[in-house]
Amino acid sequence: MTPADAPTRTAPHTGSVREIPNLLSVAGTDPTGGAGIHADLKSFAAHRTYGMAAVTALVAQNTGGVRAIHVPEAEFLAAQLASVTDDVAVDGVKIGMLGTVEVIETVAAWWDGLWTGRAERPALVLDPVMVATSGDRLLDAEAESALLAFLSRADLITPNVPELALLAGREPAGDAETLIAQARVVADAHSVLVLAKGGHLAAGDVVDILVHPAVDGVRPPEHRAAGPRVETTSTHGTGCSVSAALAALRARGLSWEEAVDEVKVWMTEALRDAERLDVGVGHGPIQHFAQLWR
Ligand SMILES: Nc1ncnc2c1ncn2[C@@H]1O[C@H](COP(=O)(O)OP(=O)(O)O)[C@@H](O)[C@H]1O
Ligand SMILES: Cc1ncc(COP(=O)(O)OP(=O)(O)O)c(N)n1
Repeated sequence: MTPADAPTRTAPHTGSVREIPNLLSVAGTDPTGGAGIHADLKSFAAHRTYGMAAVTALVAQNTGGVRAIHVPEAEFLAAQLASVTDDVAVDGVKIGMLGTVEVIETVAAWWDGLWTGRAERPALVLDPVMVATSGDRLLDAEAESALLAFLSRADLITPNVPELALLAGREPAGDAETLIAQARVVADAHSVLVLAKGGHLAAGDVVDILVHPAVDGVRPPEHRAAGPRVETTSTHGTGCSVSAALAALRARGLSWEEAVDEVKVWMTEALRDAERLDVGVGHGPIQHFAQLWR
């Protein structure tokens, strides 16, 4: 590792680090426990933080796919969000499935009312959930531009290959260099850090790449976290779990680079250990507690 790549430990946005940080997931549900808020809560716990969740959408899904989606009224989502932040000091936020324009506007109004423009605010990690592993849509087509307009609120976004292509307005990348080029376009357009996840690239090691936006024409070097490809069909909820883990580690005081490295190692173990679970007949969940339950 060169000095420029060396991770630095920096303070989170909230100033001091709480002994056990409070993490909030704003996302949809998965009654089989593999994705959405269920994955996020396990991921928060696996990374030694206290997990909370506000539900954007109730999703009837399992390891085989999505059967139905029910989006509660916007006022009810707003009430959930206010219930948390009226009472609890939040140290980190992960946003996942937003689903509709109305949900995006509700979450934006909550976030802007509390934190936009304030120096001391929790770090926000946004997983731009659009399509499930099963191929089912989780974001209305007409909500794509609203999602783009939301991105600049986040500190870090975590698109996979097809999501990044959509955000960049390009064809899906086939190699790491194209992935980086697209991540730069999105990072600059929305002034946001981009973790471009490489799970959908061709066989070989899997690399996730952290790309910074350029400031005054200067861009810090990208940071790569590579790991072996695990041969498994148990990949349901990997993206949800990664974004939640990054929010948790950031709230614990790690730099983004440190967090990305730690999450990569953790995810590889969670995918390897998934074979010990016996959940469903489709794309099964990962084993969030692989390192804890040896
Ligand atoms: N087969 C695999 N082996 C090892 N790591 C993987 C594998 N598939 C995905 N990952 C990791 O899981 C995370 C999610 O990656 P990806 O599949 O690209 O996104 P998504 O789950 O959102 O589709 C990333 O950290 C990626 O490196
Ligand atoms: C409620 C909910 N949120 C997100 C997803 C996406 O999960 P999945 O399809 O497994 O994709 P990744 O998490 O791996 O990106 C979902 N299915 N449900």
